[in-house]
Amino acid sequence: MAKQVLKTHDLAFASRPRLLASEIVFYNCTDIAFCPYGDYWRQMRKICVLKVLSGKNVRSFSSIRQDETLRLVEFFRSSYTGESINVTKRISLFTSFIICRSAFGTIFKEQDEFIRVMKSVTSLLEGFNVADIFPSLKFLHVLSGMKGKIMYLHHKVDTIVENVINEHKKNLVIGKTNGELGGEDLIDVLLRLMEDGDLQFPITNDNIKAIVYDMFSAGIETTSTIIDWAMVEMIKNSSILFKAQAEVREAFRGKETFDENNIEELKYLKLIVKEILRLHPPLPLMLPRECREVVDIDGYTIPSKTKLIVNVWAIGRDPKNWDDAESFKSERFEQSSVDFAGNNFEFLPFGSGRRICPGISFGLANVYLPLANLLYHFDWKLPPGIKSSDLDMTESDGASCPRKSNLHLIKTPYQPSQA
Ligand code: HEM
Repeated sequence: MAKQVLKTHDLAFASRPRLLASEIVFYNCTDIAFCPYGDYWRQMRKICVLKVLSGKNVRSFSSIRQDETLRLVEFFRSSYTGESINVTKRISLFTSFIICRSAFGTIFKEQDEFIRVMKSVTSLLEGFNVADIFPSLKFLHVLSGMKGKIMYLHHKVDTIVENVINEHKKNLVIGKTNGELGGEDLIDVLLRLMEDGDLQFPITNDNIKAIVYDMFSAGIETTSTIIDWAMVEMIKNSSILFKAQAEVREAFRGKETFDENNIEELKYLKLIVKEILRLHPPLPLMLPRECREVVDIDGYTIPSKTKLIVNVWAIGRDPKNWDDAESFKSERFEQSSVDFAGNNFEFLPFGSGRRICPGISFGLANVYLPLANLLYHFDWKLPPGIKSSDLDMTESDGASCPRKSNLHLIKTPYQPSQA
């Protein structure tokens, strides 16, 4: 079914439903993720793929990634050995800082407030609001207070980002780029395109804000959820933790810093991340799609405008597709060509087809580097009295299905010279 929707009838299902939250927050859906299919979406998606999240940009953000990873390691190193540390919380900060610095060039003073509000906004974008599902009940948006709540949140983030954009514009007038490491940040890139003026749909401040919100809502929690689940699954399965650690420590033996090119060598770590994406896909229901025309699927007539949700989580745990489907077995991918590029319909953590996630490389780069560092620099164990079998694996509700409980661990710094 997923294959029919996302491949055979990709074009017919290439739109997104208009949700109240996406209309308000994304300036009438002028972002990429919630924009209905059409020429405007094509233009903005192309900009996103070629100019914003291109391989070149992902590489140019490498120094931000390295710097934030260093701060992450320093944080754990400076905490008292023997103390139980909230790993989940620090990982969440890590991904927020990366996205903030890549988008805005710096960590700005309202950042915490901005991220907090963006998290509330993200939770409203799942498409399960009753009034979004049954358009004839739209009045419920007002009665339930939902509309007022979204407008309030939107106003907050709008003011913050409008100021950031205006600041960037001022700097560009005096010839200063805003990327803290001398290069452009994402807002600089979009402002440059705005100035170029040869686009079919000229870019406005609101369009830039909509795209920036996409990066935040799509890029922060998804990434931190993967890192967090990976740490949890490794702590639960110590043989996997030790094997991953041995691989990283061998690959980086005697090296001062972790060059991102060396991350490519970490085959086992990549298998672990794949298995996390199968068991804990950060967008378990992808993003909702909307059908643009009448389509027949498996003998059912799907009317135009039908909203469609692909349950990636269930597909990834279906025993018809996977041997011992509920168990964490990273080796299952070792001899397998199944990948997450959207061509294997039993494994769709990034979606598929025209609307497939454009942030795969950026997202995964932000996963591999911190994980490799955490594995290299520390040995990890659960606080006294807690067994790995005690770990609660319940997922919380919410768009990215993070684990309900935070992960608390005790670290011991690794001393390579003693190895
Ligand atoms: C690393 C974890 C990530 C996962 C698991 C993930 C997953 C997804 C999924 C499932 C979709 C929907 C695809 C579809 O409908 O077929 C999506 C769309 C999208 N993602 Fe990601 N994503 C991740 C990271 C990122 C990052 C880091 C960014 C950018 C900073 C990003 C930007 C987007 C955008 C803009 C869309 C909308 C694409 C469109 O509608 O054309 N994602 N993502």
